[in-house]
Amino acid sequence: MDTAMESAVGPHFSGLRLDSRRLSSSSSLPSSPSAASSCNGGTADASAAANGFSPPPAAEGSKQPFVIGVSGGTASGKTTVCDMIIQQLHDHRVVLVNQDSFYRGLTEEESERVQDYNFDHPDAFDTDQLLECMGKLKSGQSVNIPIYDFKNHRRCSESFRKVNASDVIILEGILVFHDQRVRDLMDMKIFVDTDADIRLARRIRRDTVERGRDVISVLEQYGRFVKPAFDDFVLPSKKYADVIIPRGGDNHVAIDLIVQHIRTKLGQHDLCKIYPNVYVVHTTFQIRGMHTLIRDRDIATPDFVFYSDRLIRLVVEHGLGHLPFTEKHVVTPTGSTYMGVDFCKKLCGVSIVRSGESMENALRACCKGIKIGKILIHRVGDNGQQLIYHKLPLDIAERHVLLMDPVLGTGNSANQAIELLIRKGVPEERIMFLNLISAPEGVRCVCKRFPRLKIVTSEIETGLNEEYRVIPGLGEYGDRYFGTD
Ligand SMILES: Nc1ncnc2c1ncn2[C@@H]1O[C@H](COP(=O)(O)OP(=O)(O)O)[C@@H](O)[C@H]1O
Ligand SMILES: Nc1ccn([C@@H]2O[C@H](COP(=O)(O)O)[C@@H](O)[C@H]2O)c(=O)n1
Ligand SMILES: [Mg+2]
Repeated sequence: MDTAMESAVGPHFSGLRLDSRRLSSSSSLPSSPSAASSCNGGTADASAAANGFSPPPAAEGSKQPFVIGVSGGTASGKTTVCDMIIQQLHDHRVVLVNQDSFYRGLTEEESERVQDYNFDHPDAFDTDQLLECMGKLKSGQSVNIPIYDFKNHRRCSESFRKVNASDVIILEGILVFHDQRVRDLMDMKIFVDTDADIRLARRIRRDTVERGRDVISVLEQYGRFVKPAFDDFVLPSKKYADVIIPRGGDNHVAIDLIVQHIRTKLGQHDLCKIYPNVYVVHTTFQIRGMHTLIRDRDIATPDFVFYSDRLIRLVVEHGLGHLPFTEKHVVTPTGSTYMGVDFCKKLCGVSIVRSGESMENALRACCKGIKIGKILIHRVGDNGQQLIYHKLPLDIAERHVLLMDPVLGTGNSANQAIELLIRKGVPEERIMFLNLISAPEGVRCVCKRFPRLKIVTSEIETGLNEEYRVIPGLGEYGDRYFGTD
Protein backbone atom coordinates (compact mmCIF):
# COMPACT_ATOMS: atom_id res chain seq x y z
CA MET A 1 0.00 0.00 0.00
CA ASP A 2 2.82 2.41 0.84
CA THR A 3 4.44 1.79 -2.55
CA ALA A 4 1.14 2.53 -4.17
CA MET A 5 0.84 5.80 -2.27
CA GLU A 6 4.37 6.79 -3.29
CA SER A 7 3.69 6.26 -6.93
CA ALA A 8 0.61 8.41 -6.63
CA VAL A 9 2.48 11.53 -5.54
CA GLY A 10 4.54 12.15 -8.66
CA PRO A 11 4.28 15.44 -10.60
CA HIS A 12 0.85 14.70 -12.00
CA PHE A 13 -0.33 12.75 -9.01
CA SER A 14 0.60 15.16 -6.32
CA GLY A 15 -2.82 15.05 -4.84
CA LEU A 16 -2.00 13.43 -1.54
CA ARG A 17 0.90 15.76 -0.80
CA LEU A 18 -0.92 18.89 -1.83
CA ASP A 19 -3.87 17.69 0.03
CA SER A 20 -2.34 17.60 3.47
CA ARG A 21 -1.69 21.35 3.04
CA ARG A 22 -5.19 21.98 1.75
CA LEU A 23 -6.86 19.81 4.26
CA SER A 24 -5.16 21.46 7.17
CA SER A 25 -5.99 24.95 5.89
CA SER A 26 -9.60 24.11 5.22
CA SER A 27 -10.07 22.13 8.39
CA SER A 28 -8.80 25.06 10.40
CA LEU A 29 -11.64 27.17 9.05
CA PRO A 30 -14.75 27.30 11.13
CA SER A 31 -17.60 25.23 9.78
CA SER A 32 -19.72 27.45 7.56
CA PRO A 33 -22.97 28.78 8.93
CA SER A 34 -25.56 27.05 6.80
CA ALA A 35 -27.95 29.30 4.92
CA ALA A 36 -30.59 26.57 5.18
CA SER A 37 -33.28 28.82 6.55
CA SER A 38 -33.16 31.28 3.69
CA CYS A 39 -33.71 30.95 -0.03
CA ASN A 40 -31.73 34.11 -0.46
CA GLY A 41 -28.58 32.63 1.09
CA GLY A 42 -26.78 35.97 0.95
CA THR A 43 -23.63 34.62 2.59
CA ALA A 44 -22.81 32.30 -0.28
CA ASP A 45 -21.70 34.78 -2.89
CA ALA A 46 -19.94 36.95 -0.38
CA SER A 47 -17.84 34.14 0.94
CA ALA A 48 -17.20 32.76 -2.55
CA ALA A 49 -15.93 36.19 -3.50
CA ALA A 50 -13.77 36.31 -0.39
CA ASN A 51 -12.14 33.12 -1.63
CA GLY A 52 -11.19 34.72 -4.92
CA PHE A 53 -14.25 33.74 -6.92
CA SER A 54 -16.75 36.38 -7.93
CA PRO A 55 -19.95 35.05 -9.44
CA PRO A 56 -21.81 37.49 -11.68
CA PRO A 57 -24.23 39.67 -9.72
CA ALA A 58 -27.81 38.48 -9.46
CA ALA A 59 -30.37 40.49 -11.40
CA GLU A 60 -32.03 43.02 -9.15
CA GLY A 61 -35.09 41.62 -7.45
CA SER A 62 -34.47 38.08 -8.73
CA LYS A 63 -34.66 35.35 -6.16
CA GLN A 64 -31.80 33.02 -5.47
CA PRO A 65 -32.29 29.33 -6.14
CA PHE A 66 -32.33 26.83 -3.29
CA VAL A 67 -29.15 24.75 -3.51
CA ILE A 68 -29.03 21.23 -2.11
CA GLY A 69 -25.71 19.43 -1.79
CA VAL A 70 -25.71 15.62 -1.79
CA SER A 71 -22.53 13.85 -0.73
CA GLY A 72 -21.50 10.37 0.40
CA GLY A 73 -18.99 7.67 -0.45
CA THR A 74 -18.68 6.15 -3.86
CA ALA A 75 -21.66 3.95 -4.80
CA SER A 76 -23.54 5.02 -1.69
CA GLY A 77 -26.46 5.87 -3.96
CA LYS A 78 -26.02 9.64 -4.36
CA THR A 79 -26.94 9.70 -8.03
CA THR A 80 -29.77 7.23 -7.40
CA VAL A 81 -31.17 9.32 -4.52
CA CYS A 82 -30.99 12.52 -6.60
CA ASP A 83 -32.73 10.83 -9.53
CA MET A 84 -35.47 9.59 -7.18
CA ILE A 85 -35.94 13.07 -5.70
CA ILE A 86 -36.17 14.65 -9.14
CA GLN A 87 -38.54 11.95 -10.40
CA GLN A 88 -40.85 12.31 -7.40
CA LEU A 89 -40.84 16.10 -7.61
CA HIS A 90 -41.77 15.98 -11.27
CA ASP A 91 -41.06 19.68 -11.50
CA HIS A 92 -39.20 21.51 -14.22
CA ARG A 93 -37.75 23.97 -11.71
CA VAL A 94 -35.25 21.46 -10.33
CA VAL A 95 -31.90 20.73 -11.99
CA LEU A 96 -29.10 18.30 -11.14
CA VAL A 97 -25.41 19.15 -11.37
CA ASN A 98 -22.91 16.28 -10.89
CA GLN A 99 -19.49 16.98 -9.49
CA ASP A 100 -18.29 14.15 -11.79
CA SER A 101 -18.84 16.50 -14.75
CA PHE A 102 -15.98 18.63 -13.44
CA TYR A 103 -13.35 15.88 -13.41
CA ARG A 104 -10.24 17.21 -15.12
CA GLY A 105 -9.51 15.35 -18.35
CA LEU A 106 -6.29 13.31 -18.25
CA THR A 107 -3.22 14.33 -20.20
CA GLU A 108 -1.58 11.79 -22.54
CA GLU A 109 1.02 11.06 -19.88
CA GLU A 110 -1.59 10.58 -17.17
CA SER A 111 -3.65 8.36 -19.44
CA GLU A 112 -0.70 6.05 -19.97
CA ARG A 113 -0.51 5.48 -16.21
CA VAL A 114 -4.22 5.75 -15.46
CA GLN A 115 -4.00 3.00 -12.86
CA ASP A 116 -1.85 5.37 -10.80
CA TYR A 117 -4.19 8.33 -11.00
CA ASN A 118 -6.13 9.29 -7.90
CA PHE A 119 -9.67 10.15 -9.00
CA ASP A 120 -10.79 10.43 -5.38
CA HIS A 121 -8.55 13.31 -4.46
CA PRO A 122 -9.98 16.86 -4.43
CA ASP A 123 -7.41 17.94 -7.00
CA ALA A 124 -8.91 15.55 -9.54
CA PHE A 125 -11.79 18.04 -9.92
CA ASP A 126 -11.74 21.49 -11.52
CA THR A 127 -13.45 23.12 -8.54
CA ASP A 128 -12.99 26.66 -9.85
CA GLN A 129 -14.95 25.75 -12.94
CA LEU A 130 -17.64 24.12 -10.80
CA LEU A 131 -17.86 27.32 -8.71
CA GLU A 132 -18.12 29.44 -11.83
CA CYS A 133 -20.97 27.32 -13.20
CA MET A 134 -22.80 27.29 -9.88
CA GLY A 135 -22.32 31.06 -9.54
CA LYS A 136 -23.89 31.59 -12.95
CA LEU A 137 -26.80 29.29 -12.18
CA LYS A 138 -27.37 31.03 -8.87
CA SER A 139 -27.49 34.38 -10.61
CA GLY A 140 -30.06 33.17 -13.11
CA GLN A 141 -27.88 32.35 -16.12
CA SER A 142 -27.88 29.05 -17.98
CA VAL A 143 -24.59 27.16 -18.23
CA ASN A 144 -22.93 24.53 -20.39
CA ILE A 145 -21.71 21.72 -18.18
CA PRO A 146 -18.99 19.35 -19.45
CA ILE A 147 -19.89 15.75 -20.16
CA TYR A 148 -17.42 13.32 -18.57
CA ASP A 149 -16.68 9.88 -19.98
CA PHE A 150 -15.68 7.40 -17.26
CA LYS A 151 -14.44 4.90 -19.85
CA ASN A 152 -11.69 7.05 -21.34
CA HIS A 153 -11.35 9.43 -18.36
CA ARG A 154 -11.89 12.50 -20.54
CA ARG A 155 -14.46 15.15 -21.15
CA CYS A 156 -16.27 15.07 -24.47
CA SER A 157 -14.57 17.99 -26.20
CA GLU A 158 -17.51 18.89 -28.45
CA SER A 159 -20.65 18.37 -26.42
CA PHE A 160 -21.96 19.94 -23.25
CA ARG A 161 -25.11 19.57 -21.19
CA LYS A 162 -27.03 22.82 -21.10
CA VAL A 163 -28.45 23.45 -17.64
CA ASN A 164 -30.95 26.25 -17.25
CA ALA A 165 -31.20 28.47 -14.20
CA SER A 166 -33.80 26.96 -11.88
CA ASP A 167 -35.42 27.39 -8.53
CA VAL A 168 -33.74 24.33 -7.03
CA ILE A 169 -30.23 23.14 -7.90
CA ILE A 170 -29.07 19.76 -6.62
CA LEU A 171 -25.28 19.37 -6.60
CA GLU A 172 -24.06 15.83 -5.98
CA GLY A 173 -20.66 14.22 -5.69
CA ILE A 174 -18.22 12.49 -3.36
CA LEU A 175 -16.43 15.72 -2.43
CA VAL A 176 -19.05 18.46 -2.64
CA PHE A 177 -18.72 19.14 1.10
CA HIS A 178 -14.92 19.20 1.05
CA ASP A 179 -14.28 22.74 -0.21
CA GLN A 180 -15.74 25.49 1.93
CA ARG A 181 -16.49 27.66 -1.11
CA VAL A 182 -18.69 24.91 -2.53
CA ARG A 183 -20.33 24.20 0.84
CA ASP A 184 -21.14 27.87 1.22
CA LEU A 185 -23.27 27.74 -1.92
CA MET A 186 -25.59 25.24 -0.28
CA ASP A 187 -28.79 25.89 1.59
CA MET A 188 -29.21 22.24 2.60
CA LYS A 189 -26.68 19.42 2.80
CA ILE A 190 -27.55 15.74 2.60
CA PHE A 191 -25.13 12.88 3.25
CA VAL A 192 -26.00 9.46 1.84
CA ASP A 193 -24.68 6.93 4.32
CA THR A 194 -24.40 3.37 3.06
CA ASP A 195 -22.44 0.49 4.53
CA ALA A 196 -18.92 0.21 3.06
CA ASP A 197 -19.26 -3.46 2.04
CA ILE A 198 -22.47 -2.74 0.19
CA ARG A 199 -20.81 0.21 -1.53
CA LEU A 200 -17.86 -1.89 -2.65
CA ALA A 201 -20.16 -4.60 -4.00
CA ARG A 202 -22.20 -2.01 -5.90
CA ARG A 203 -19.11 -0.29 -7.18
CA ILE A 204 -17.71 -3.55 -8.58
CA ARG A 205 -20.97 -4.25 -10.36
CA ARG A 206 -21.44 -0.68 -11.64
CA ASP A 207 -17.87 -0.14 -12.81
CA THR A 208 -17.67 -3.47 -14.61
CA VAL A 209 -21.09 -3.06 -16.23
CA GLU A 210 -21.18 0.69 -16.92
CA ARG A 211 -17.68 2.10 -16.70
CA GLY A 212 -15.69 -0.45 -18.71
CA ARG A 213 -13.55 -1.81 -15.85
CA ASP A 214 -12.61 -5.33 -14.76
CA VAL A 215 -12.99 -6.61 -11.22
CA ILE A 216 -9.25 -6.65 -10.50
CA SER A 217 -8.76 -3.00 -11.50
CA VAL A 218 -11.79 -1.92 -9.45
CA LEU A 219 -10.44 -3.68 -6.35
CA GLU A 220 -6.95 -2.28 -6.84
CA GLN A 221 -8.22 1.27 -7.30
CA TYR A 222 -10.51 0.86 -4.31
CA GLY A 223 -7.76 -0.23 -1.93
CA ARG A 224 -5.20 2.23 -3.21
CA PHE A 225 -7.23 5.41 -3.66
CA VAL A 226 -10.96 5.14 -3.08
CA LYS A 227 -10.95 3.89 0.49
CA PRO A 228 -8.08 6.12 1.75
CA ALA A 229 -9.69 9.17 0.17
CA PHE A 230 -13.04 8.23 1.70
CA ASP A 231 -11.39 8.13 5.14
CA ASP A 232 -9.41 11.33 4.56
CA PHE A 233 -11.92 13.56 2.78
CA VAL A 234 -15.41 12.16 2.41
CA LEU A 235 -16.10 10.85 5.91
CA PRO A 236 -14.71 13.99 7.64
CA SER A 237 -17.09 16.11 5.54
CA LYS A 238 -20.11 14.22 6.88
CA LYS A 239 -20.17 16.59 9.85
CA TYR A 240 -21.38 19.40 7.59
CA ALA A 241 -24.55 17.51 6.65
CA ASP A 242 -27.94 18.78 7.79
CA VAL A 243 -29.60 15.46 6.92
CA ILE A 244 -28.05 11.98 6.86
CA ILE A 245 -29.84 9.33 4.82
CA PRO A 246 -29.00 5.83 5.97
CA ARG A 247 -29.40 3.11 3.30
CA GLY A 248 -29.55 5.58 0.39
CA GLY A 249 -32.24 4.91 -2.21
CA ASP A 250 -33.85 2.22 -0.03
CA ASN A 251 -34.81 4.88 2.51
CA HIS A 252 -38.14 5.97 1.05
CA VAL A 253 -39.19 7.79 4.21
CA ALA A 254 -36.16 10.09 4.07
CA ILE A 255 -36.59 10.72 0.36
CA ASP A 256 -40.30 11.55 0.84
CA LEU A 257 -39.41 14.03 3.58
CA ILE A 258 -36.81 15.73 1.40
CA VAL A 259 -39.24 15.89 -1.53
CA GLN A 260 -41.85 17.50 0.74
CA HIS A 261 -39.32 20.04 1.96
CA ILE A 262 -38.33 20.99 -1.59
CA ARG A 263 -42.00 21.25 -2.60
CA THR A 264 -42.58 23.72 0.22
CA LYS A 265 -39.62 25.77 -0.97
CA LEU A 266 -40.84 25.65 -4.57
CA GLY A 267 -44.39 26.56 -3.70
CA GLN A 268 -43.31 29.75 -2.07
CA HIS A 269 -42.55 32.58 -4.41
CA ASP A 270 -40.80 35.33 -2.45
CA LEU A 271 -43.88 37.53 -2.89
CA CYS A 272 -46.02 34.83 -1.24
CA LYS A 273 -43.77 34.96 1.79
CA ILE A 274 -44.15 38.74 2.02
CA TYR A 275 -47.86 38.82 1.21
CA PRO A 276 -49.54 35.78 2.75
CA ASN A 277 -52.77 36.41 0.80
CA VAL A 278 -51.08 35.81 -2.55
CA TYR A 279 -51.53 32.27 -3.88
CA VAL A 280 -49.74 30.85 -6.91
CA VAL A 281 -51.28 27.67 -8.37
CA HIS A 282 -48.83 24.79 -7.82
CA THR A 283 -47.04 24.36 -11.12
CA THR A 284 -46.72 21.11 -13.08
CA PHE A 285 -45.31 20.33 -16.51
CA GLN A 286 -48.89 20.55 -17.88
CA ILE A 287 -49.26 24.07 -16.51
CA ARG A 288 -45.85 25.12 -17.74
CA GLY A 289 -46.69 23.61 -21.15
CA MET A 290 -49.94 25.58 -21.37
CA HIS A 291 -48.13 28.77 -20.42
CA THR A 292 -45.54 28.07 -23.09
CA LEU A 293 -48.30 27.79 -25.69
CA ILE A 294 -50.26 30.91 -24.77
CA ARG A 295 -47.11 33.01 -24.49
CA ASP A 296 -45.97 32.00 -27.99
CA ARG A 297 -46.76 34.95 -30.23
CA ASP A 298 -47.31 32.62 -33.20
CA ILE A 299 -50.05 30.50 -31.65
CA ALA A 300 -53.40 30.48 -33.54
CA THR A 301 -56.36 32.14 -31.80
CA PRO A 302 -58.38 28.91 -31.25
CA ASP A 303 -55.40 27.33 -29.50
CA PHE A 304 -54.77 30.47 -27.46
CA VAL A 305 -58.40 30.37 -26.34
CA PHE A 306 -58.32 26.63 -25.61
CA TYR A 307 -55.20 26.72 -23.42
CA SER A 308 -56.14 30.01 -21.75
CA ASP A 309 -59.49 28.49 -20.83
CA ARG A 310 -57.78 25.46 -19.30
CA LEU A 311 -55.48 27.65 -17.24
CA ILE A 312 -58.27 30.00 -16.17
CA ARG A 313 -60.30 27.02 -15.01
CA LEU A 314 -57.41 25.96 -12.77
CA VAL A 315 -57.12 29.46 -11.32
CA VAL A 316 -60.87 29.63 -10.69
CA GLU A 317 -60.89 26.19 -9.03
CA HIS A 318 -57.93 27.18 -6.89
CA GLY A 319 -59.65 30.43 -5.90
CA LEU A 320 -62.87 28.61 -4.99
CA GLY A 321 -60.79 26.43 -2.68
CA HIS A 322 -60.08 29.50 -0.55
CA LEU A 323 -63.73 30.32 0.09
CA PRO A 324 -65.28 29.48 3.45
CA PHE A 325 -67.31 26.27 3.71
CA THR A 326 -69.68 24.66 6.15
CA GLU A 327 -69.72 21.06 7.33
CA LYS A 328 -72.15 18.75 5.62
CA HIS A 329 -72.80 15.03 6.14
CA VAL A 330 -74.40 12.90 3.45
CA VAL A 331 -75.43 9.23 3.30
CA THR A 332 -73.78 7.31 0.46
CA PRO A 333 -75.49 4.51 -1.57
CA THR A 334 -73.75 1.98 0.72
CA GLY A 335 -75.60 3.49 3.69
CA SER A 336 -72.45 4.97 5.17
CA THR A 337 -72.07 8.56 6.28
CA TYR A 338 -69.68 10.78 4.38
CA MET A 339 -68.51 13.72 6.44
CA GLY A 340 -68.16 16.41 3.81
CA VAL A 341 -68.48 20.12 3.31
CA ASP A 342 -70.93 22.44 1.64
CA PHE A 343 -69.82 25.15 -0.80
CA CYS A 344 -70.11 28.82 0.05
CA LYS A 345 -73.30 29.94 -1.76
CA LYS A 346 -73.16 33.73 -1.48
CA LEU A 347 -70.86 34.31 -4.41
CA CYS A 348 -70.61 36.45 -7.50
CA GLY A 349 -68.09 37.14 -10.22
CA VAL A 350 -67.05 40.55 -11.49
CA SER A 351 -65.07 40.87 -14.69
CA ILE A 352 -62.96 43.87 -15.60
CA VAL A 353 -64.06 44.57 -19.19
CA ARG A 354 -62.87 43.48 -21.69
CA SER A 355 -60.24 40.85 -21.03
CA GLY A 356 -61.80 39.79 -17.71
CA GLU A 357 -64.82 38.60 -19.68
CA SER A 358 -62.66 35.78 -21.03
CA MET A 359 -62.75 34.30 -17.52
CA GLU A 360 -66.52 34.26 -17.17
CA ASN A 361 -67.10 30.90 -18.90
CA ALA A 362 -64.70 29.12 -16.57
CA LEU A 363 -66.45 30.63 -13.56
CA ARG A 364 -69.89 29.67 -14.90
CA ALA A 365 -68.62 26.13 -15.56
CA CYS A 366 -67.52 25.80 -11.93
CA CYS A 367 -70.40 27.66 -10.22
CA LYS A 368 -73.76 26.86 -11.79
CA GLY A 369 -75.96 29.95 -12.20
CA ILE A 370 -73.46 32.36 -10.64
CA LYS A 371 -74.26 36.08 -11.01
CA ILE A 372 -71.59 38.01 -12.89
CA GLY A 373 -71.17 41.79 -12.84
CA LYS A 374 -68.88 43.96 -14.93
CA ILE A 375 -66.60 46.94 -14.41
CA LEU A 376 -65.27 49.02 -17.29
CA ILE A 377 -62.39 51.36 -16.62
CA HIS A 378 -62.10 53.86 -19.44
CA ARG A 379 -59.06 56.08 -19.77
CA VAL A 380 -59.83 59.65 -20.92
CA GLY A 381 -56.89 61.38 -22.58
CA ASP A 382 -53.33 61.14 -21.29
CA ASN A 383 -53.72 62.92 -17.95
CA GLY A 384 -54.55 59.78 -16.02
CA GLN A 385 -58.27 60.59 -15.78
CA GLN A 386 -60.49 57.55 -15.81
CA LEU A 387 -64.19 56.90 -16.09
CA ILE A 388 -65.62 53.82 -14.46
CA TYR A 389 -68.80 52.16 -15.65
CA HIS A 390 -70.24 49.25 -13.77
CA LYS A 391 -73.11 46.82 -13.65
CA LEU A 392 -73.07 44.85 -10.43
CA PRO A 393 -75.52 42.56 -8.61
CA LEU A 394 -77.66 44.69 -6.27
CA ASP A 395 -76.90 42.53 -3.24
CA ILE A 396 -73.14 42.45 -3.97
CA ALA A 397 -72.32 43.67 -0.42
CA GLU A 398 -73.56 40.31 0.93
CA ARG A 399 -71.49 38.21 -1.43
CA HIS A 400 -67.94 36.97 -1.78
CA VAL A 401 -66.64 38.58 -4.97
CA LEU A 402 -64.35 36.88 -7.47
CA LEU A 403 -62.84 39.77 -9.41
CA MET A 404 -61.44 38.67 -12.77
CA ASP A 405 -58.75 40.10 -15.02
CA PRO A 406 -56.24 37.76 -16.73
CA VAL A 407 -53.23 40.07 -16.38
CA LEU A 408 -52.22 42.00 -13.28
CA GLY A 409 -49.79 44.62 -14.58
CA THR A 410 -49.27 47.89 -12.71
CA GLY A 411 -52.21 47.19 -10.42
CA ASN A 412 -53.84 50.57 -11.21
CA SER A 413 -57.04 49.27 -12.81
CA ALA A 414 -57.28 46.47 -10.26
CA ASN A 415 -57.10 49.02 -7.46
CA GLN A 416 -59.79 51.18 -9.11
CA ALA A 417 -62.08 48.17 -9.44
CA ILE A 418 -61.43 47.07 -5.84
CA GLU A 419 -62.11 50.58 -4.52
CA LEU A 420 -65.43 50.57 -6.35
CA LEU A 421 -66.39 47.19 -4.84
CA ILE A 422 -65.50 48.46 -1.37
CA ARG A 423 -67.59 51.60 -1.98
CA LYS A 424 -70.46 49.27 -2.87
CA GLY A 425 -70.13 47.72 0.57
CA VAL A 426 -68.09 44.56 -0.16
CA PRO A 427 -65.68 43.95 2.75
CA GLU A 428 -62.06 43.80 1.54
CA GLU A 429 -61.53 40.29 2.92
CA ARG A 430 -64.45 39.01 0.81
CA ILE A 431 -62.78 40.03 -2.45
CA MET A 432 -60.58 37.59 -4.33
CA PHE A 433 -58.70 38.77 -7.39
CA LEU A 434 -58.18 36.01 -9.97
CA ASN A 435 -55.71 36.32 -12.80
CA LEU A 436 -53.51 34.24 -15.06
CA ILE A 437 -50.29 36.17 -14.69
CA SER A 438 -49.16 38.82 -12.23
CA ALA A 439 -46.32 41.30 -12.39
CA PRO A 440 -44.59 41.67 -8.99
CA GLU A 441 -45.15 45.45 -9.21
CA GLY A 442 -48.91 44.89 -9.52
CA VAL A 443 -48.95 42.40 -6.65
CA ARG A 444 -47.16 44.89 -4.40
CA CYS A 445 -49.40 47.77 -5.47
CA VAL A 446 -52.62 45.85 -4.75
CA CYS A 447 -51.44 44.06 -1.60
CA LYS A 448 -50.09 47.23 0.01
CA ARG A 449 -53.38 49.03 -0.50
CA PHE A 450 -55.64 46.05 0.25
CA PRO A 451 -53.73 43.68 2.52
CA ARG A 452 -56.80 41.59 3.40
CA LEU A 453 -57.78 40.85 -0.20
CA LYS A 454 -56.66 37.54 -1.74
CA ILE A 455 -54.86 37.24 -5.08
CA VAL A 456 -54.81 33.92 -6.95
CA THR A 457 -52.59 33.63 -10.01
CA SER A 458 -50.93 30.89 -12.04
CA GLU A 459 -47.54 32.53 -12.62
CA ILE A 460 -45.64 35.52 -11.28
CA GLU A 461 -43.79 37.38 -14.00
CA THR A 462 -40.34 38.95 -14.14
CA GLY A 463 -41.67 42.52 -14.04
CA LEU A 464 -42.78 45.52 -16.07
CA ASN A 465 -40.72 47.22 -18.78
CA GLU A 466 -40.37 50.99 -19.33
CA GLU A 467 -43.69 51.01 -21.18
CA TYR A 468 -45.38 49.27 -18.23
CA ARG A 469 -45.84 46.08 -20.23
CA VAL A 470 -45.61 42.77 -18.40
CA ILE A 471 -42.40 40.84 -19.15
CA PRO A 472 -42.26 38.09 -20.41
CA GLY A 473 -46.06 38.46 -20.47
CA LEU A 474 -48.41 37.40 -23.20
CA GLY A 475 -49.25 40.60 -25.07
CA GLU A 476 -52.70 42.22 -25.39
CA TYR A 477 -54.71 39.45 -23.79
CA GLY A 478 -58.20 40.69 -24.80
CA ASP A 479 -57.18 41.11 -28.45
CA ARG A 480 -55.56 37.70 -28.56
CA TYR A 481 -58.49 35.95 -26.83
CA PHE A 482 -61.25 37.63 -28.82
CA GLY A 483 -59.30 37.49 -32.09
CA THR A 484 -59.15 41.26 -32.65
CA ASP A 485 -55.36 41.53 -32.88
N1 LIG B 1 -30.78 0.95 -3.04
C1 LIG B 1 -30.09 0.30 -3.99
N2 LIG B 1 -30.22 -1.02 -4.17
C2 LIG B 1 -29.52 -1.65 -5.12
N3 LIG B 1 -28.67 -1.05 -5.96
C3 LIG B 1 -28.48 0.27 -5.82
C4 LIG B 1 -29.18 1.02 -4.84
N4 LIG B 1 -28.80 2.32 -4.94
C5 LIG B 1 -27.90 2.37 -5.94
N5 LIG B 1 -27.71 1.14 -6.47
C6 LIG B 1 -26.79 0.82 -7.55
O1 LIG B 1 -25.47 0.98 -7.04
C7 LIG B 1 -24.64 1.62 -7.98
C8 LIG B 1 -24.12 2.90 -7.38
O2 LIG B 1 -25.20 3.80 -7.18
P1 LIG B 1 -25.06 5.33 -7.55
O3 LIG B 1 -26.37 5.96 -7.34
O4 LIG B 1 -24.41 5.46 -8.88
O5 LIG B 1 -24.08 5.78 -6.40
P2 LIG B 1 -23.13 7.04 -6.28
O6 LIG B 1 -23.65 8.08 -7.20
O7 LIG B 1 -23.20 7.40 -4.85
O8 LIG B 1 -21.78 6.57 -6.67
C9 LIG B 1 -25.48 1.84 -9.23
O9 LIG B 1 -25.21 0.81 -10.14
C10 LIG B 1 -26.91 1.77 -8.74
O10 LIG B 1 -27.76 1.28 -9.71
N1 LIG C 1 -12.26 8.46 -14.69
C1 LIG C 1 -12.77 8.19 -13.47
C2 LIG C 1 -13.36 9.17 -12.69
C3 LIG C 1 -13.88 8.82 -11.46
N2 LIG C 1 -13.80 7.53 -11.03
C4 LIG C 1 -14.37 7.15 -9.72
O1 LIG C 1 -15.68 7.66 -9.62
C5 LIG C 1 -16.01 7.82 -8.26
C6 LIG C 1 -16.95 9.00 -8.12
O2 LIG C 1 -18.18 8.74 -8.71
P1 LIG C 1 -19.39 8.11 -7.84
O3 LIG C 1 -20.57 8.13 -8.78
O4 LIG C 1 -19.00 6.75 -7.44
O5 LIG C 1 -19.59 9.02 -6.68
C7 LIG C 1 -14.75 8.06 -7.52
O6 LIG C 1 -14.69 7.21 -6.39
C8 LIG C 1 -13.64 7.70 -8.54
O7 LIG C 1 -12.80 6.71 -8.04
C9 LIG C 1 -13.20 6.59 -11.80
O8 LIG C 1 -13.13 5.40 -11.41
N3 LIG C 1 -12.72 6.92 -13.03
MG1 LIG D 1 -22.73 9.01 -8.93
